[in-house]
Formats: sequence, C-alpha cells, structure tokens
Amino acid sequence: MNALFDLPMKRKRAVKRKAGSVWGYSGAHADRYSSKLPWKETFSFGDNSESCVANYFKTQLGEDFEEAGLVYEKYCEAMRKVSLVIMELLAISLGVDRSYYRELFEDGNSIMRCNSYPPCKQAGLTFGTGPHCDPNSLTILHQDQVGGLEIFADNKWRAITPRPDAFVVNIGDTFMALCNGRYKSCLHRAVVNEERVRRSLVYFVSPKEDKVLRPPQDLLGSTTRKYPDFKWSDLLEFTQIHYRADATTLQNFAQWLLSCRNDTTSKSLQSLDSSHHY
Ligand SMILES: C=C1C[C@]23C[C@H]1CC[C@H]2[C@]1(C)CCC[C@@](C)(C(=O)O)[C@H]1[C@@H]3C(=O)O
Ligand SMILES: O=C(O)CCC(=O)C(=O)O
Ligand SMILES: [Fe+2]
Repeated sequence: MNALFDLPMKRKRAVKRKAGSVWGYSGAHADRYSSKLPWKETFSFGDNSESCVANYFKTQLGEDFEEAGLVYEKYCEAMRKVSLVIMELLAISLGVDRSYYRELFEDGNSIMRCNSYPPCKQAGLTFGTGPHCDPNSLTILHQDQVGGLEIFADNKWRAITPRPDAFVVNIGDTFMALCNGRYKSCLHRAVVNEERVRRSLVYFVSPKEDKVLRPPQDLLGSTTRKYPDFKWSDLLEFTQIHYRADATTLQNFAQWLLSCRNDTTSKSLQSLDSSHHY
C-alpha cells in the first residue's frame, strides 16, 4: 500500500476515480464535494467474478504493480470467504435459514479500498472520514498500528485500538435493512493526527447490484417491515449522486426510494410510518 500512495501525484491522477464509478484513486473526494473534505486519499477496486484484481493493477498502475495485484487478489479471495462465513453466523444468530444471507452474497460485487490519511498540522479541525454508517452490507477493516478509527456506542465516541491480528467487522446499512433493523448499522469515523500517516484496508461486502433485497420471511413473521425492498444499485446511486453518507443514510434512502416510486413526494414521506408494510 505504501508503494501505491507514494507514487507521484501524476501517476495517481492517471487512475483517478471517474464520475459514477467507485473504482480508482481519489484525493480527499475533491472532485465530488466542495466542503468538509475528508483528509484522506483512497484507492478502490471491485471484487467480483467478472473482474480480475491482478489485471486491474497491471493495466491501470503498470507492470511494477503486477505482484501487488496478485497479493490484493488473494486478499479479496480470503475476504470473500470470511464474509460468507460471517453471513452464516449472522443468520444463525438471527434464527433464520443459515444459508439465506450466504446465498445472497455468494456472487456479490464487493469493493476493496485502501485508505491513506496523511498527518495534518491542525488535526482537530478535520476528519479522515467524517461520521457515517457504511451503506454496504458488512465492512471488514484492518488498520495499521497508528489508530484513528472511532465508533459511536453508548452515546459516546470510542477509539478502536488497533490490533495487527484482528479485523474490525461492522454492520452496514444494507444488512440493517436485510434483518429488518435487528442489527444496527455502525456509526463510525476516522480521526487524523499531527505526526503520522495512517493506513487502513477495507473490504465493503456488497451483493450483486440487481438483486432484490428483503429480509427472510422467517425473520419477518408477522412483524412490520421497516424498509422497502431495494437493490444495491439503488442505494449506490443514492450515495453517489443524491446524498452524502452520514448517520441517517438508510432512513433517508427509504424515503427517497418511496418518493421515486409514488406519484407525490409528500404522500410517500407520510407513508414511511411504522404501521405500513412495504
Ligand atoms: C458504495 C460505496 C460508497 C463508499 C464506498 C462504497 C462503500 C462505502 C462508502 C463510503 C466509504 C461511506 C462514507 C462516505 C464515502 C464517500 C467515503 O468517505 O469514502 C463512501 C464511499 C464513496 O462513495 O466513496
Ligand atoms: O480508516 C478507517 O478506519 C475507517 C474508514 C471508513 O470508515 C471507510 O472507508 O468507510
Ligand atoms: Fe466507513
């Protein structure tokens, strides 16, 4: 990862993320946002059956990144496997058919991201990544020993102490919807510091874009649906074009989706009432 972020800016800009895509290099998301820019650089790429990670590295970054590409490909393979095991464990813990989530994610389009947070002279004035819930389903994160990840729990921000031998696994908005809110999406942020660069490696577990997502019937029983059916492509579009991910993305997404589906916006906003089934 060091070799990647240490490249001259010209080479990083050559693989910059294009509008409407989550793949490529981004410096502070400066192409997308005009205020509260995150103090970070990111490099992202997809992990799905059609794409070959090693080939992406070689063709985009050059021959000198071929070996790194093979390592990332192996890492993605391992993440895919572990994510499917976690899906089974989540199903068991929820008392539903243990293969329901595993099958949903087996042919998923997950996203892998390298984050680099440079030191900041006035670290208290910015964030590496501001407070947000991840819109995807599960996030499997590894951070270096510098520290900076914080989660919001029991009404306060808590630092997550880095451990080289551990991953942080967070529930994201899509999984929260898939279990009808039984598991909550984790609100988190990354702070920066004045001295040291910090790096993290993040695997955003996501289903195939066009699959219809809904909780299993055995979880719902006769309980009220909290979120409408949707596709990952809908939520991706929402967070790429219409809404900057924050603590309440899922709620706002549900309202937006209904307002697109219904004729009048006001009618749909009112209909996001807990007494409704979707
Ligand atoms: C679908 C995605 C949007 C983001 C990348 C993937 C999964 C997580 C999302 C993100 C990390 C959530 C916080 C805001 C964001 C803009 C970021 O800070 O990087 C998000 C991603 C993105 O659009 O780049
Ligand atoms: O770098 C971190 O620890 C957090 C990154 C993050 O939240 C993200 O990329 O979504
Ligand atoms: Fe995140």
